[in-house]
Amino acid sequence: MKISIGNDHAGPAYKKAIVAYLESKGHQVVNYGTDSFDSVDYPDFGHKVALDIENKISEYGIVICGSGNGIAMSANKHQGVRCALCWTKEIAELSRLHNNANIISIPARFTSIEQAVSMVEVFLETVFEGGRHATRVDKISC
Ligand SMILES: O=C(CO)[C@H](O)[C@H](O)[C@H](O)COP(=O)(O)O
Repeated sequence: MKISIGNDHAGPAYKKAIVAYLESKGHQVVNYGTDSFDSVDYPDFGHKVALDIENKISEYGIVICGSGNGIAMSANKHQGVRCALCWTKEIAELSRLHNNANIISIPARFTSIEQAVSMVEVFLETVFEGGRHATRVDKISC
């Protein structure tokens, strides 16, 4: 799969581990940075990932900032994007099963790297249930 990833200065170490995991599974990764710990603005990276989903360039996206909120808010401004802030494997799984999320947002300052990789793993492996959840997901767009 093609997967786009972007983060602010809270996320380079998390991103590095996630990219290594994704590449070990044979995924193609589009990395929008930042790869440095110098302070940057999370919307600059969240929008790039979200545009790849909106334009159907990538199937899934991963965004990372300190709390996960700011970069998720930025991504969710885009058409067709359903970016889910996830802090446990179960929430990540539900974001796919029930919400058909196409971007996962990771709160780097409130989770471990190991947990972040586990959440990405379950996010990518879980299939949307459809049915009643499809009716609800269709109502998200306005
Ligand atoms: O968590 C974030 C946005 O939701 C970002 O990672 C910011 O870094 C956070 O707002 C804290 O800012 P700081 O410049 O790293 O202190």
